[in-house]
Amino acid sequence: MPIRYLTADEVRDAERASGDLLTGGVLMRRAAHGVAQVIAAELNRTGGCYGRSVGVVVGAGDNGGDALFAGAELCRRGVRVDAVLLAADRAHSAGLAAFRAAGGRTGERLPDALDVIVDGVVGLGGRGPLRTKAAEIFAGVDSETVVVAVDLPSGVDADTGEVHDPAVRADLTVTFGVRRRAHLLAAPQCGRVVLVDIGLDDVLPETGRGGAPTLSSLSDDEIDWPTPDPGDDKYTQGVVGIIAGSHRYPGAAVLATGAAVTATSGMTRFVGSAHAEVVARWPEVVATPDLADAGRVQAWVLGPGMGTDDAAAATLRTVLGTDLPVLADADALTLIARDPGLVDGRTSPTLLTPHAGEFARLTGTELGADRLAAVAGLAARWSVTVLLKGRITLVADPTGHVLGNDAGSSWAATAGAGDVLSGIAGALLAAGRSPRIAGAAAARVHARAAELASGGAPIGASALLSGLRPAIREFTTRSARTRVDTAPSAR
Ligand SMILES: NC(=O)C1=CN([C@@H]2O[C@H](COP(=O)(O)OP(=O)(O)OC[C@H]3O[C@@H](n4cnc5c(N)ncnc54)[C@H](O)[C@@H]3O)[C@@H](O)[C@H]2O)[C@@H](O)CC1
Ligand SMILES: Nc1ncnc2c1ncn2[C@@H]1O[C@H](COP(=O)(O)OP(=O)(O)O)[C@@H](O)[C@H]1O
Ligand SMILES: [K+]
Repeated sequence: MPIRYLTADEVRDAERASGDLLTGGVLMRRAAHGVAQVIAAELNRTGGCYGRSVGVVVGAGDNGGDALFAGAELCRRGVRVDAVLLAADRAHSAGLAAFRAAGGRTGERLPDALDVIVDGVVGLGGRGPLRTKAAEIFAGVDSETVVVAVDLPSGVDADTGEVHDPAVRADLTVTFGVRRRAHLLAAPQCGRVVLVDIGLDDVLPETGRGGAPTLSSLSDDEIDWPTPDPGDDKYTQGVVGIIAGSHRYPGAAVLATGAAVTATSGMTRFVGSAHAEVVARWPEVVATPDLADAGRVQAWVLGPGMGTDDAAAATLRTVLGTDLPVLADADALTLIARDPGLVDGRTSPTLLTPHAGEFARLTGTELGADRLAAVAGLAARWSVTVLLKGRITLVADPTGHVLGNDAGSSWAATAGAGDVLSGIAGALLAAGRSPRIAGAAAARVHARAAELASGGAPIGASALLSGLRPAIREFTTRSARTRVDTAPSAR
């Protein structure tokens, strides 16, 4: 099952539907217990709980209540817990009473050397940036202190993931029942997200009501990479055709084609003026300068480094005029921005892969903070699938279902990395994957390839490409293992 990310309203609906669990404070006790356990585990990992020092920053709402109850539990484990109440007259009264009864101290400032600081400023009810007093406390925390956010890092919008300035940057975020959208959309700000079961599973709502976008991510097990069957040959696995590069930009052709060659065990064709360069680097590719001579393919990738002249526009029109799956990137997107009628309403599978700048060109407006709404809006308007690139890649289909992927690192932010992505996704389209799945799976292995190739050092797109095979192998061996594990016993 894909992992779901809900809006604040959807989470609140689920909490309300739990009835007595909410009104009786059971949900909050369970949430707080989860927070305390995570912090205790963190302290135990580094020497134990007894005598350690935890600071709690407490806002006016239930998020502060969670933090106070968690603080009380940590006191009972022998931790020294100090709290700053940002709005002393509105602090959660039962939480504060429990905290004080357990020996927790309150004051205007926190001790200097803290093992952990807990962000209980705001959660689902937060609006805008961290206010001054809280901002000063978090700015003064030294780099050794582990920052644990209750539910969400304060200053991060729960629904859009917008990171206001200032906002808490957490090492660990403990959330309850179901993940919130910001946990994916602002993943780098959340650190490791720990989901605590508070008994909401039976009351979680259907998402996407009234056509609103949904957000989910594929688990590693769901990356079902195409692998050849005993009866397969080079044609049956789907032939991918790449139209990329130019005399000026042969590199884009080499990178996109190389990615396709690496991502599929079938066949890759190439069309473009850089055909000689492509074959010199990838002799297995069948390359030609003319689209008319290309031969049959099951999906086209076009755009990287292709140029935007009349010949490129004519090629784009011809390819989009077929009933084959098409991935349009880079220069093809510039041409589409000039004439959206080229793709608007195209019925065959169509995947557009803009970065933020190309996205602005396509829509005529800057992307803004709500990337999810923007990408889902464009996909619905043109009835195509749109993959918005960046650290968090979002792939929206026309019905409003969005798959997201956090790259986990940003080493892929390098010239030519997008050309590699287009070749990978094109290979998956040719293998029959839907544009949404092709885009999301390609983004996942692309990010993993960048991590493997980098190992903590800068990389270029060629190095990223060389990380692609080991990255894919991680997913194919995982699914092969699953098949073996679940095979019925031979006896
Ligand atoms: N509803 C429930 O049953 C449960 C809620 N839980 C917790 O309750 C939280 C939601 O609680 P609330 O609805 O009380 O809302 P919050 O505690 O998230 O925030 C609301 C308060 O913060 C103030 N506020 C808003 N933006 C601010 C900012 N930028 N700086 C400072 N103060 C700001 C508001 O004026 C309001 O007083 C969840 O995030 C979660 O931590 C958990 O206990 C699980 C159960
Ligand atoms: N900050 C980032 N962190 C992780 N990945 C990123 C980041 N920025 C870009 N990427 C990824 O790197 C690739 C860059 O593509 P693109 O912007 O088209 O570059 P180019 O046109 O030079 O190939 C995309 O796959 C994108 O998702
Ligand atoms: K918080």
